[in-house]
Amino acid sequence: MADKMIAIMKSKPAYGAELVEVDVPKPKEGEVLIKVLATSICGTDLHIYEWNEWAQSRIKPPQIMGHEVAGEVVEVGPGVEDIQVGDYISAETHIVCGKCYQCRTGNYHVCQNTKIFGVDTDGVFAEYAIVPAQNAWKNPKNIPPEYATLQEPLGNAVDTVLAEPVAGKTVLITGAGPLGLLGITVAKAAGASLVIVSEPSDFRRELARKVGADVVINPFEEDVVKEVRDLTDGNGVDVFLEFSGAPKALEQGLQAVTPAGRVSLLGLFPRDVSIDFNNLIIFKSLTVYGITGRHLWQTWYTVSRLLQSGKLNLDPIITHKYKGFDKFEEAFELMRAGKTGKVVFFPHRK
Ligand SMILES: NC(=O)c1ccc[n+]([C@@H]2O[C@H](COP(=O)([O-])OP(=O)(O)OC[C@H]3O[C@@H](n4cnc5c(N)ncnc54)[C@H](O)[C@@H]3O)[C@@H](O)[C@H]2O)c1
Ligand SMILES: C[C@@H](O)[C@H](N)C(=O)O
Ligand SMILES: [Zn+2]
Ligand SMILES: [Zn+2]
Repeated sequence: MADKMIAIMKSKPAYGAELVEVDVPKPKEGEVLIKVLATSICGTDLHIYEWNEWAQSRIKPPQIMGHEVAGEVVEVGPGVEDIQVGDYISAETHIVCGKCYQCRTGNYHVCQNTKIFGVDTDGVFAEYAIVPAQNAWKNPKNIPPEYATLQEPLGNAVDTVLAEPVAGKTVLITGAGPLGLLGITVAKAAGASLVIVSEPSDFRRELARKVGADVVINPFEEDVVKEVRDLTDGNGVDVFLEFSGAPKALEQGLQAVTPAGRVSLLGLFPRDVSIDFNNLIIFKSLTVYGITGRHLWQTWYTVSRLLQSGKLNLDPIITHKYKGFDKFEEAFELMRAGKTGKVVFFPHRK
């Protein structure tokens, strides 16, 4: 095995990142070293690349970026018992303490001491990467790396869509970025009867259609609430799934969901939002879920089984594939411009 590797490094506290050659790391106690077979860009990586306010407050350069991954274990550190060389793994990104009130009551996804892999630690935009063994998820060998790397964001989408069953239900999804697109395919695979998607970008509305949305709406040109009511006999949708982080989309969705309906909120709003709680939530008797991360490990089982079922339509969502990291700047700029679905890198050229 090589002793040097190429990695995308957030090397300075400024816009951008650098391609560097560094030593292949050695796994320490409780860690494994993987050969990265595929890795994908998350919106969080983009924020780190852009060096926005959140990134400035959290990231400590120099640090290898990236957290969505599929890889083969090539070395295990001391004390690792359940993972062997040759295992094919992905990684949960929330490194939890196992000791706090939430962990001890099974709510690991809201651990009070969560550290985020690839945000608070070196990540996976590299030819090789260290993964904490407690965060490794073993993949069946028949799932291709370009799908296996999507399991972490698919977990966000699964928890959003399947907070309650959607079979036979009418669904509104606001926002068809990478997460919303994954939400569409999960909702269709889980038997939603009608999936309506509101998304202002022409490119992403087209992707939404290819992924399986039944109806797409441009919220900047059409009346979302009226369109939804027209499509649902005037009742509104059973389920509203917010994937955009746009305050206007939140308001439209709450108006468009039927009384006693269900709402899941994944999108993160850029500022405090003002909502008519009385009329849009309380008098409508809505059930509202805040969604964060993934339930450990229930969500990973669901995601893995959905992948194995072949029912997810991921190919139209993976709009860009790169062999090696040479064109990483192009990839980040395309993503910034909203001209991508998921972007996947294959760090090793063969
Ligand atoms: N809660 C969590 O654990 C978690 C995890 C991952 C991502 N997120 C959040 O989920 C959201 C989606 O992630 P993403 O990577 O797909 O982001 P993204 O920014 O790529 O996608 C958001 C989409 O919403 C669209 N949009 C903007 N205004 C809209 C409006 N008024 N109505 C409908 N759509 C509108 C945009 O055109 C864009 O395509 C983000 O806010 C992200 O921060 C949350
Ligand atoms: C870290 C963040 O980007 C990740 N997608 C999460 O679910 O928490
Ligand atoms: Zn992420
Ligand atoms: Zn904890």
